[in-house]
Amino acid sequence: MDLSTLNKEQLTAVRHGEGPLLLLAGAGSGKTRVITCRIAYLRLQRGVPAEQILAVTFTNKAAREMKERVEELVGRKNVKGMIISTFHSLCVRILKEDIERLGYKKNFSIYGTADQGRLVRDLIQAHSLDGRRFDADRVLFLISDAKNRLISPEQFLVRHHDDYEYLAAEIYPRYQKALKAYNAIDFDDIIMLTVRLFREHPEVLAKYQQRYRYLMVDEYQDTNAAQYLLLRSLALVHGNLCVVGDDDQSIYGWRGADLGNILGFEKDFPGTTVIKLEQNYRSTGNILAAANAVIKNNGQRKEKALWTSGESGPLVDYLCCEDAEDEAREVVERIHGARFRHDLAYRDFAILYRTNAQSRAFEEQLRYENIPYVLIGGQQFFDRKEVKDTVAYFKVLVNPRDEVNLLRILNFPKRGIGETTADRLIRVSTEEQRPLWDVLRDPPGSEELGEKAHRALADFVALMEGFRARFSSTADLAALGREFLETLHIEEELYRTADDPKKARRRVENVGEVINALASYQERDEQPTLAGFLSKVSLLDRDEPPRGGKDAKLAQDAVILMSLHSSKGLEYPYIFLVGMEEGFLPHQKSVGEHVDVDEERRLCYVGITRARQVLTLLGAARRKKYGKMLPREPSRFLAEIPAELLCTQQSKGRPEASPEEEEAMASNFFSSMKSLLGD
Ligand SMILES: Nc1ncnc2c1ncn2[C@@H]1O[C@H](COP(=O)(O)OP(=O)(O)OP(=O)(O)O)[C@@H](O)[C@H]1O
Ligand SMILES: [Mg+2]
Repeated sequence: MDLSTLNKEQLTAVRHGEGPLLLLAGAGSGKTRVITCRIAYLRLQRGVPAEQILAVTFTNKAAREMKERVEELVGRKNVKGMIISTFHSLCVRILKEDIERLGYKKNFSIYGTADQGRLVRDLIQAHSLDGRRFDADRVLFLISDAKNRLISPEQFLVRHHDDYEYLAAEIYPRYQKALKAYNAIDFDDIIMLTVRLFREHPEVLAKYQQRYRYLMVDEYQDTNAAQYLLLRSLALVHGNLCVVGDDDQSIYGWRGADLGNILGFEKDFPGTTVIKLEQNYRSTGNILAAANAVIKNNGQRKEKALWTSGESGPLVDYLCCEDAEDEAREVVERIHGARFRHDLAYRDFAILYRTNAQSRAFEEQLRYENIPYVLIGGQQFFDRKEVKDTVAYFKVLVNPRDEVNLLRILNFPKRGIGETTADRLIRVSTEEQRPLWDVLRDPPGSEELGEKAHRALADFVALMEGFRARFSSTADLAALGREFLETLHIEEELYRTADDPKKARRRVENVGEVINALASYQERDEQPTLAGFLSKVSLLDRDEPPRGGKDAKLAQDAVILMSLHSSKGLEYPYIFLVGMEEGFLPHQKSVGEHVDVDEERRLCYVGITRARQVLTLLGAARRKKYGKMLPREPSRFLAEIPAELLCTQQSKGRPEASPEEEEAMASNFFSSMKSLLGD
């Protein structure tokens, strides 16, 4: 194994044998690279069996990249059995093996935001008799926050005495009870239940402590209390825990991440070896200097001196644009220019923004210029209604107790089980304390439900049970999935209910993509099952496009659009950091609260340090908000970059009419022509 490309400190970390190891180092200093090399070193030089190696990180993308790199280093057969995954997939794996001890069944469903929202809304409605309207998301946020801090429904305390806290205190126990009745767990449960499993069943914990002997964690600065406990319990017996991170890149405070985990690591794990890396291998000197200048304004941080031996490169460009469209036009023009001048690929460019809503103008402009792009985040594929409906069918096949999804499909496509019937069935289920699915199988008689509904129910149950049996024995999930959807007549329903055929076609295509995703899952997985597919889907990063189908091909060479949060750990030759304005960065909601401005500054630092060669910052002088043009101020972080590093320019400004306006004018023109001609 060739370790000659590593520097001295990296080498020490890679060769570190047993015991806790902390690598606290700045962006681009090779932390992730140390992890991959260390895995390879343990495997090849020390002969550690693959099954004993466990590496965790935060996003699927990062986990996939890590796995690929390790594979390059040690060869495919040496990776087999190694766990390189996200926290969530690791825990789902553990729960699939042992969740029965907590009273759930192994075919549990995983509820994402949409399912959670539906459940909480129902519970709130059932609870608030006075008819007051509450925002379900706020209640969910409080529940989620409690779970991340490992606070159970019984321990939940009202601390600030606001209405939402009182409501959450009421809803949280019911929510948790309903989930259990539906044999479902939500995203936060994935970690919380695993920690509980370990705490309440020491023999289970012992099994995993025995299994995973070498633990490695990337982006450790973003772990929350639950994740910390999980790692701690696993590492307790052997102490072979190697964590790497950068306190300056902690950007998930709002989701419960606790910087104390990384800053207190040495105290928590006595005998920790601490290694610092200070050489940056990613960015040019000017980019690095700009990043350092910004981050040094944060109060509480461990001082770091990042340096590079590389060239200083061009200055950082700051481009003041007129408005959002102007900003988008400038970015796209620069991509065009640089691509031709330097013979670059589209995938060498990434556009980073603070909020997903900012992507719209860029998407329009890229589409207009026929430039392929991949949008990470925003309206997620699996959040679209038709996709959720389709997936709901599969979820109910796997877990008939999943009531949220059962209700979603009960009368979609319309089959004559209307709301009155559904309400009656739910009532029976509540009164007799039987799962809804059991009530469907053995419903009240036709004299009570009506002949038509009664028959529809029987057909529905027969259809589902028939396919459930077939799915458990088929060798070709995708083919059976296709047949299933055809039998359900989902396509026809989509065409029937859409107000315009173009929309219907897009929805039908999306449903088709679900089958494509199933097909590519089936190709990749060693033992594909429908349940396995559903876990994969539930565990997709909240910001990830589906794999397989046309998106995957497109992704091979496309400009990347994503939020600053999703960009963590990644690098691109050209970065456009857009919307450098007060209100975006720092974000509106954090202005005024000192702590949060620090987190915004770290976010800015993350953005700057993604760039390898060229960094362009952009901001607009005006933006539309609710249809009104409002003036904008440049971000305070711009002023923190020394003037000699910045090349400030004014955009070329608005041409006569923007392409969108031209298009709008043209289509106006055509519609008036048409009406003139009486079409
Ligand atoms: N010793 C080295 N020699 C040459 N290149 C290196 C060396 N170490 C790391 N690199 C390269 O530097 C870049 C940054 O490395 P890496 O992504 O591991 O940094 P990181 O510390 O994990 O960054 P981040 O904090 O952004 O996650 C990568 O392209 C990597 O291949
Ligand atoms: Mg990294």
